[in-house]
Amino acid sequence: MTPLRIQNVSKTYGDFRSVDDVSLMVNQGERVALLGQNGAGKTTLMRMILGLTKPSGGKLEVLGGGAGSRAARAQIGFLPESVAFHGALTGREQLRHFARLKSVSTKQADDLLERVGLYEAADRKIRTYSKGMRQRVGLAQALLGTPKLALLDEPTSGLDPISRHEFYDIVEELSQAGTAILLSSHALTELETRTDRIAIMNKGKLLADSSLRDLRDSARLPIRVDIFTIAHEADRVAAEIGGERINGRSVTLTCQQEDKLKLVSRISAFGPIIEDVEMTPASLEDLYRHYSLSAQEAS
Ligand SMILES: Nc1ncnc2c1ncn2[C@@H]1O[C@H](COP(=O)(O)OP(=O)(O)OP(=O)(O)O)[C@@H](O)[C@H]1O
Repeated sequence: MTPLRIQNVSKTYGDFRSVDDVSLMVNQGERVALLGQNGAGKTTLMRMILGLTKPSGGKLEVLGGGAGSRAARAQIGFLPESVAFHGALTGREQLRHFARLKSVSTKQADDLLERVGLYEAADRKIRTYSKGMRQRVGLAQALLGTPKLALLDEPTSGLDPISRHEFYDIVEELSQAGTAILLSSHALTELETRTDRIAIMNKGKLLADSSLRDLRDSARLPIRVDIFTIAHEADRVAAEIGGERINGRSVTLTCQQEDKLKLVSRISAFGPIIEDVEMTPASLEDLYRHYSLSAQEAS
């Protein structure tokens, strides 16, 4: 069973298409990042998956049933963009309360608090928590009952770099346990190595849906190559290979993926005058800009 199958789903408000003919699947254990500018339709899509709002068209299959069905709700973990808790409760009380609602043991609630790094603060009132700590309670809440599908809307906003790293470790564990994960984020750099597939939305439409490698292949954005030479040799290298001499010791140029290996062997042929070579492929941020701008030009 595919945990999430979205087929030609649309959502309209009057004449406005918030989500426009989107098809997307998330398989068991897959981590899919959903990207898009403000207003692209990401939250609307998540709300439809949760059964909180009905699609105007298309078909949504969530954990083998309809969106919002009892079976689907019992097996979905959801972390909303902004998490609101009862400030007068402690982290432990709040999570145990959610656990009871989901018929999950209090032991799992306590274990999850520890897993998200709130062991020490568990018995303090949530109103004394920082934004990042609240976000961690939200994450723990989303993981109660070991969901088969996790929807995480901007899960790392408010988290510091170390906490973000820890967050993605948890996401990886979840996916290894078979949970399908759909997460939306504006923090592109952190997604590059931490997700299996990237889905890009723009003005309600899905512009791209593939691995970072495939996105790079089809965008054909150039690779940046920086060549570092011993003193006074950059001119000679630039004259033969091309590119721009940055100073006496370095040359910068770009190449396409298919020319990369040929270029490496031409650079190696210079022998010991080359000190180092750095190759930087298009970042997710470059790709995101490329796909969004292409869509704007086409419309
Ligand atoms: N109930 C509603 N009535 C009318 N328009 C709505 C409604 N809900 C969402 N929209 C519109 O649909 C579009 C998509 O909104 P949505 O919240 O899904 O975007 P998003 O991609 O999640 O944005 P962000 O990154 O800012 O959270 C926006 O233009 C929004 O104004």
